[in-house]
Amino acid sequence: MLDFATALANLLAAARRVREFEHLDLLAANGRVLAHDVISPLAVPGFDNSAMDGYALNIADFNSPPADFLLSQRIAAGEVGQALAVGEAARIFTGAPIPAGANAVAMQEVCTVNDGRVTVTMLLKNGANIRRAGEDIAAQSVVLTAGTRLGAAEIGLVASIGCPTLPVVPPLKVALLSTGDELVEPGKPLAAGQIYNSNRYALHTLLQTLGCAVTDFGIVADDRAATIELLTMAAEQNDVVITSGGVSVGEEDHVKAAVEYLGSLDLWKIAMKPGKPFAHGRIGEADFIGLPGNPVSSMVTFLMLVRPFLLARQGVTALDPVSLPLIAAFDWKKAGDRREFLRVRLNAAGQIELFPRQGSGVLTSMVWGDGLVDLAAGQTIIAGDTVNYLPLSALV
Ligand SMILES: Nc1nc2c(c(=O)[nH]1)N[C@H]1C(S)=C(S)[C@@H](COP(=O)(O)OP(=O)(O)OC[C@H]3O[C@@H](n4cnc5c(N)ncnc54)[C@H](O)[C@@H]3O)O[C@H]1N2
Ligand code: MOO
Repeated sequence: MLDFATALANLLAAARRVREFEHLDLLAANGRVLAHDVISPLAVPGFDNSAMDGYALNIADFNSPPADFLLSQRIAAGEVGQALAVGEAARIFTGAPIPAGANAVAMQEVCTVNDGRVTVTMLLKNGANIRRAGEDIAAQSVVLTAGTRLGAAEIGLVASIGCPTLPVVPPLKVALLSTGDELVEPGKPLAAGQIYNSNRYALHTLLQTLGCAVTDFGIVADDRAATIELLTMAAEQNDVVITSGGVSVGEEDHVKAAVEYLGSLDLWKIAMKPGKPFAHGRIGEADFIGLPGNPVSSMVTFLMLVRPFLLARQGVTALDPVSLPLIAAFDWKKAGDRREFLRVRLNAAGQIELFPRQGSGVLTSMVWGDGLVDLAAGQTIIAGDTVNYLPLSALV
């Protein structure tokens, strides 16, 4: 068994980066990975402007408040005013350009207006309530680097520099196969000994969340010829083939043998819990990833290994999960011989609680939990100890 850190490092080293890119409209780019750096052609803000509704003036015109100014003009956002003469102030609104000659804005709450004149009751510093040109973005600066995952903030930022499209990595084509003769699709009746295929739905949803183009091959029979046939087809048409189940040691586990027959396996069995029977290899040009059949194992191995692998293939560099040192509100006395990922959640006191049933078939633990505790092999916990908490919300 390979230790988890080595397995992850090997997997990431084997992640061949996609070189193609396509240009997408901003609104179609959510969830995609940026293919090239984005350089701003302009400064943002493009001009000094008012941060407040109020009065633009020159602080050289008053020694001590209250000070009185002639109201010479009105400048709304989108308009350009005239230069101020000595002793003049301009009515100005948030976002409007600061007129020449002004060096501060008095917010209207500290001003009174009477008869075409404004009285300012507060002393102002040079630059007060002025947003400077370029204070958000300098012209010609890199605003986003290649490999960034695009979300609302990134897309809004690119709109703010006037770019209508972005160069993004095309979605990875991922084939998903569920193995197991016991599996039945939801909506159909169960016979004795059968179970519903839950991995297909959990894994498909995770792949969608990562922006992959998923082709779902459904359930593969526990049969060597059928497994070889479907794996061949899936590998020809996709960048990555992911299976669940059938990679362990039983006679009914045909996936491993089929992959070794069609291509090669470079990784099998990892010292992690849940998820020991994890496999990686190649079938032709496609990556093969074999996930364990137990539902929690397949989800946890996906989050901890497949997610960074798929992101690395798209050129993403920020791959480490968020890990927060937090206080455990539980004991964990059985030191394991594998790195372990416990299903836990944060309580109102900001401490970590353990889901009582940690079996790799107990999918309710993933719903109850909002995170995983990352436990080293051999580690035990006594309530009050600091543990590494990985929020699930940061693993999508
Ligand atoms: N002698 C040994 N037996 C097992 C070992 C071992 O080391 N030696 N490892 C155990 C561990 S740990 C796991 S995890 C499983 C993994 O085996 P496979 O990945 O080959 O998965 P299966 O045997 O096909 O299934 C395991 C379990 O999960 C259920 N399953 C499978 N697919 C689905 C699905 N799509 N949706 C819901 N549930 C699914 C399946 O019915 C089994 O209960 O092997 C252990 N055995
Ligand atoms: O290693 Mo298995 O995935 O725990 O049930």
